[in-house]
Amino acid sequence: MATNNKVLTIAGSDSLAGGGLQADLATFAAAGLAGFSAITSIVSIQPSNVAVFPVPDEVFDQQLKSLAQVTDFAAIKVGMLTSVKQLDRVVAFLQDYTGPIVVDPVLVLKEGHLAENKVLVQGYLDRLLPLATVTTPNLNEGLALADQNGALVSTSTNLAELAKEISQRGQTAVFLKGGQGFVDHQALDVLTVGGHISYLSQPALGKSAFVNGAGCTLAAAITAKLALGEKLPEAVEQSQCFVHQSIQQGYRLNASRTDGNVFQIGAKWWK
Ligand SMILES: Nc1ncnc2c1ncn2[C@@H]1O[C@H](COP(=O)(O)OP(=O)(O)O)[C@@H](O)[C@H]1O
Ligand SMILES: Cc1ncc(COP(=O)(O)O)c(C=O)c1O
Repeated sequence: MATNNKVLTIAGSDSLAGGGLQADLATFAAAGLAGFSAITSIVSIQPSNVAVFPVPDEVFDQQLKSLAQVTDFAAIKVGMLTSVKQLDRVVAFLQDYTGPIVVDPVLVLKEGHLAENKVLVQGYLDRLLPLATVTTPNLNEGLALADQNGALVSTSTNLAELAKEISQRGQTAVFLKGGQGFVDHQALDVLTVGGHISYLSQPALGKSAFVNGAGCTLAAAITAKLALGEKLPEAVEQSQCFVHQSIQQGYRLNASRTDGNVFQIGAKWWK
């Protein structure tokens, strides 16, 4: 293969395979790219509990050291980070990297809240987001990054204002997912780059759509598109279409439950 096909995700493992590095690697494969990974944590999700087990610092370091042998990743995605220590190791790892970086600030899962960590949020804003090409918070993560926890975001104007605020605080482009928050009307997301706003929407697929992994898949698809040379506005637009199809192709976790995972391999890769 002549072109560079190597992409990296730094992420947690989701044993239920909805999100995390399982979603990232499936998306990279759907895009025809070679996915590499560093695992930050192992996550187990049960109806009453989301448990996050960070990998030991030394294990995380050793993975980054081995990945440093690959000097030409075409793009890098950062997903779940569990501590300021991990965040600073990632910042050091990315310091000399000049390719596209997508940061998905995994702070609030749809399956349940993670422990609130204001120091980690500040680390994202001060040190990691300024390195990113784009960051992709969901609505609750966006509120945490803007220090507006609990605020009501119910209109497209509110959504755009929030995206601008995060963009200023983190000094980066922001793709803010209205997602399920707007589900009765439409699935509405917004991109802000340098103060310019564009809205992107898809028909809402309803509250019982199979959306586990939708956010990770979206960020991984943007990473893949940027790796393939697409510009950011086109990358996010095509990735939103890809996620929409992945939700449509999703599957139930078991017959007695209504929720389920997105399925990337069933979706058409948007060229
Ligand atoms: N019910 C839905 N119908 C259609 N699109 C959705 C639905 N829920 C989420 N999406 C889309 O999936 C992507 C991921 O959004 P979201 O689920 O909010 O992120 P996260 O997984 O990070 O919480 C966004 O593009 C969002 O608009
Ligand atoms: C390790 C990990 N990262 C990220 C996510 C976020 O997944 P989603 O794409 O549904 O927001 C999850 C959800 O379970 C997870 O376990």
